[in-house]
Amino acid sequence: MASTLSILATFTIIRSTFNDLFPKEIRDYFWRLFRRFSSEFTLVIEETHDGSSNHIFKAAMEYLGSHLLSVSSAEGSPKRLTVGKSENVRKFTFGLDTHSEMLDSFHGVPLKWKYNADVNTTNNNQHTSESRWYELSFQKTHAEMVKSKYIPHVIDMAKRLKDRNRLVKFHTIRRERWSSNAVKLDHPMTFDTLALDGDLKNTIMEDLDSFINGKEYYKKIGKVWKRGYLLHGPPGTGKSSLIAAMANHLNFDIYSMNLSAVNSDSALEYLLLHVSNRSILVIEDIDCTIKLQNREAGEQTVNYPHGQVTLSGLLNAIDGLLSCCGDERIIVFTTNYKDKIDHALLRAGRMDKHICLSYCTVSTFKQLAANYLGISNHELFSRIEKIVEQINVSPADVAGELMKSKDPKTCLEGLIQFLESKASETASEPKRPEGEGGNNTKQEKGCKSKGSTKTEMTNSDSPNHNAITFLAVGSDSMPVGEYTVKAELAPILKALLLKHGNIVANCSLKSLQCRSSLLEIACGIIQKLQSVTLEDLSEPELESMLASVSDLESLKLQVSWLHKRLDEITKALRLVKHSSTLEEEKRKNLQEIKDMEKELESFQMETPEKQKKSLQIQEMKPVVEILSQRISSNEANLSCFYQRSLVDGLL
Ligand SMILES: Nc1ncnc2c1ncn2[C@@H]1O[C@H](COP(=O)(O)OP(=O)(O)OP(=O)(O)O)[C@@H](O)[C@H]1O
Repeated sequence: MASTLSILATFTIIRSTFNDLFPKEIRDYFWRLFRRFSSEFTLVIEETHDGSSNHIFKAAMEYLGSHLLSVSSAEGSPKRLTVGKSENVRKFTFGLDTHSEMLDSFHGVPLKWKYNADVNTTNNNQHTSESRWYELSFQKTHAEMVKSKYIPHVIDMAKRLKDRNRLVKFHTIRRERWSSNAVKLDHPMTFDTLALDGDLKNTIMEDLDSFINGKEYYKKIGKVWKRGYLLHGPPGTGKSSLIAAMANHLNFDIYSMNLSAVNSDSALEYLLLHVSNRSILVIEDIDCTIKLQNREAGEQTVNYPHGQVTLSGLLNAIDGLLSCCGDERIIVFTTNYKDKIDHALLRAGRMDKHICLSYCTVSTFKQLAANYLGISNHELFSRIEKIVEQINVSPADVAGELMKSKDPKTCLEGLIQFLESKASETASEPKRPEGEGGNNTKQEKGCKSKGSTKTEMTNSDSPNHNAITFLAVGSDSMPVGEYTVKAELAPILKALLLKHGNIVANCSLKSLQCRSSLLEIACGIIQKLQSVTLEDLSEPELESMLASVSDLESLKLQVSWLHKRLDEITKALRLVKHSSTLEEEKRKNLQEIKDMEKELESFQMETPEKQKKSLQIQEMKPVVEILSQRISSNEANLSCFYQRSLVDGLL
């Protein structure tokens, strides 16, 4: 191949010397003569064809312009290039200067391009127009290959290069129409800067790439060339950032739609018909607009005052006839509350992938630290990682802390402070009733399901999908680290793990499900203790708690601290019981003293009986005194249980 190129290069040099020596008419004559006897074949690709612009000429211009840069240092590269940049492209575009040539190679076949331009003049020498054309020369024997493979390759590459170079635009709705002033999407988020757990980033990129390269596949299986993604997760976990990264990766425009800005199905239809190909249509906060509960009842309207977009209108837009009017479209739904979305919308084929973006994990924290602070390790990392594993904190919150200073240590210390205060807030947060924004109820819980993997992607048609979803975001269960417990117990478990570490680490039961159940028992006891005072507890109740804790200990759960507290509470309860006995005794004694004192008053004169009663009273008074002292001492011992909660200091 190198030798062929060098022959062609030598040939090029001879040719340019020849050009310098002879006028154009003589040169043309010689070339015609030469070509008759040579095995070279030349295709002339003119700018216009049949009176309209020539698609192959444009493709050649795009292909050579982008290709030239990559071969400019190679042998056979042109000596003169044109360079330019228009407003709506990202990079400079290069071109061959007039009469310049360059060599290309395709499947080992050398090909030579030449660019020509001529000014056509009228008889009176007035400039009228310019004609431009490319000459593509190759060995005659390769003519079929050039026609059937190389030219289509040039056209295809040109399309890709053009798409890659165009600026991404962001379209919004104005008065139920796409605004004519789409803005340049200058979002810096890319898959390099997006922090996602584990392999999720690669999985998403591979999925996008296989979709983009899947035109033939979609045609073969008779499926519309579109892909639907549902991005769900709590606020600040990167849903918008992921969309920006997708748009930048594919160079697709974004069409952002909030259904509350669309008042009818026909307006929705119009908008969808005017979304261009190679674009991402984003329907934000889908849970806020379509009322899933009403579907079965036949009420399919949006829940804002004047809205009339129906669920069936939306479904039709996604996978009905409307969706066939475009190609290479991606539809993204976002929601903070996946549980609230109608199953019809989640069905396979409508939303091909469900991507759960969730709270920060150790892995996402490290990626954010690398992005924001440029560090991959620090002595403070282990402290941060420990807390991040136990609490729910969004990447946005972590990113916010990491932006506060350029000094890594200052940032990390600030982050620790922030995380610790969040952890104690979570631990002390009272359980709020559903609908009041309680930590456990209103907001989607995220997708922490296995180890540190809080973020995941599921195929909506995957057979395991329901199981994963149930584990991750079951209606009344909630993941905490790698365990899943009743949502109401999750804040307790988070605080517990933070304070006492992984108390099931040495447990003789190995499955996460069993360990989660054991943790639920421990958390249930703490929850009970949180909700009662000492007097509310009965001894049998305490005994049953102690029995459970002993069982947990026999399974090697590290709950000695809980056992100790239950022992203390048991002792305290005995003191309470003892005190009430003492009180009763004291009351009786005092009553007796009172009765005897009354009797004494009835004696008119000193009698032996009166003296005996007086003596009895004198003897009883110190007893009452002793009883009072014992009661006070008991009360002093119990005061810590009265003044603070039974679980004080435990979490
Ligand atoms: N996974 C992430 N990787 C990198 N940065 C992130 C990530 N998640 C959030 N951020 C940072 O937090 C900011 C807010 O995140 P983003 O708007 O993407 O979250 P969201 O999930 O779309 O939130 P909402 O549900 O409130 O719209 C981003 O601009 C980015 O700086």
